[in-house]
Amino acid sequence: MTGPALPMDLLIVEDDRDFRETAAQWMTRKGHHVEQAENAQEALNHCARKHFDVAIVDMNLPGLSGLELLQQIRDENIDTEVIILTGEATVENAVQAMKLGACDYLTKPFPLAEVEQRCRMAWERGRLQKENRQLRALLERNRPATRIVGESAGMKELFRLIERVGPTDKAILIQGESGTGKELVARAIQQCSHRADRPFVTVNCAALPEQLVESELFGHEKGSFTGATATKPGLFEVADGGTLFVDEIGELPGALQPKLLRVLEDGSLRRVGSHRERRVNVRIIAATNRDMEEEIAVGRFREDLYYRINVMSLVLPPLRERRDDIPLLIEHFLEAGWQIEPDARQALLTYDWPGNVRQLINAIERATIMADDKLITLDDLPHEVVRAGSSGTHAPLASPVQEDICKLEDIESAHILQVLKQEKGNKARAARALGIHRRKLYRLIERYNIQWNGD
Ligand SMILES: Nc1ncnc2c1ncn2[C@@H]1O[C@H](COP(=O)(O)OP(=O)(O)OP(=O)(O)O)[C@@H](O)[C@H]1O
Repeated sequence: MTGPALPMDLLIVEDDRDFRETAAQWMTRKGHHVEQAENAQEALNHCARKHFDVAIVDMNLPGLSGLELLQQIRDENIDTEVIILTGEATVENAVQAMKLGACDYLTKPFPLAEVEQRCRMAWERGRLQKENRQLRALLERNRPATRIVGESAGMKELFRLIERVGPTDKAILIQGESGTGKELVARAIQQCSHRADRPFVTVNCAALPEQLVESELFGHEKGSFTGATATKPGLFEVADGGTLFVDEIGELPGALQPKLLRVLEDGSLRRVGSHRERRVNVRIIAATNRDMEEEIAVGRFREDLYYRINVMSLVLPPLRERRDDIPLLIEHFLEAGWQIEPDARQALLTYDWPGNVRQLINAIERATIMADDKLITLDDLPHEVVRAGSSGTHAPLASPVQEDICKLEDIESAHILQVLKQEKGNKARAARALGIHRRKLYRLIERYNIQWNGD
C-alpha cells in the first residue's frame, strides 16, 4: 500500500500544446490518469469536477497567470499539490510560488522523467500531511484493540471466518444483536487484512443526527450549510487507504444510500457543497442488528446497496445462544481478587442478556461499584438479572409478553417497555440497562410507538 506504486491523478496546465501533449503522453504511458488544460479557467473547471493529486502549472499562461491560478486553488481549498513550471529561473519567482503554497518549482528545459519524480515527491508529501491528519483523527477515535473472548462452537466458527474473510479486501456485513461485539469483530477483520497498519475509522449511523451523517461521511466545503465554517474532509477521506466501519448501516438515511453505493462501486465521492469528484480507496465493513431483508421489503434499504455491502457476511450469535462463554467473559471482565457468591453467579449464568456482552460488562461494572469486600452478591446485580436467577427462567420477558406474541419486534418492544418502567422512565438509565445507545432507544420508542405514562 505504499504511494509510489500507485498511479496518480495529474493535471497539466500549459498553453504550449506540444509540450503539454508530450508530457501528457509520457505520464499516461507511465500509468497515470492525466487531464490537460491550456489555461487557468479550464484548469479550474477540471478541478471543480475531479480531485487531482498533483497539478503541473506553467507560470506564464494566457489570461490568469500560473501564480494567480495557484492562489485561486488555495483560496478554494482545493487540496491538490501544485508544481510551477517556468521558462527562466529567477529566485523571486520561486520564492513567490512557494509562498503561495506551491510545493515545487521547475525550470525549463527538463527531462520528463524529472517531472514524474517531482510529482511523486509532491504527492508523497501530500499523503504524509493527510496521514498526519488521519493519525490525529485516529488518536481521538481509536481505542486499543480488545481480545475477543469466546470458546463456544459459534465463536470458534467466527474466528475461522474472520481469518478467512480478513485478507480478501471485500466489503463485509456483520450481523448480530446489539452488544454482541460487531465492532470488535470488524477490528479483528482489519487486523487480518493487508490494511492492518492503515486507519480504522468508525462511524455509527444511529448515533448521528440525520442531517450530520452526510457531512460526517463525505465531508463538506466551507459555507455549504449553516455552521459549516470550515472545509472538513469526511470519514471516507480520513479512512483513505484503510477501513471504514459503518455501524448500524440499517439506519443510513435513504437519501444517502445512492452516495454510499457510488463509493462502493468506484471509490468516488463528492463533499457536501462541492462538485469535485475525489477518489478514495477504502474497505467497508458494515454492521447491523436489523433484519436487512425485511428493511429491503419495506423499502427502507436499497437492494443494490445491500448486495454491495453483503459480499460476505458474518453472523454473531447472541450471548444466550453461547452460554458456555459467559463464565469466560465474567472472568475476563472481573478484576483480579474479586469473588462472586454462588447464587449471584447462577443468576449471571441464567439470565438471557438481551443487551449481550455489553450488558454483561455493564452489570459486572455496576456490581463491583455496589459490592463490599470484593464479593459480588445477588443484591449487587440489576433487578432483571436477579429475577432470572430466582425464577430459574431464562427469559426476563416472561411477564410482559403474552403467549400469543411471537414476532421478535413485539418481544423487543415489550422488553423496552418493561425496562423503561423499571427505570421509572429514565431513558439514559434504560438505554444503559438495555446495552444500547440512548439515541437508538429513542428511535425504537418511536418505531414501536411505546407509551409509558408513569404507572
Ligand atoms: N466476545 C467478546 N469478548 C470481549 N469483549 C466483547 C466481546 N463481545 C463484545 N465485547 C465488548 O462488548 C462491548 C460491546 O461490543 P461492540 O461495541 O463491539 O458491540 P456491537 O455489536 O457493535 O454493538 P452495537 O450494535 O450496539 O453497536 C464492547 O466493550 C466490546 O469490547
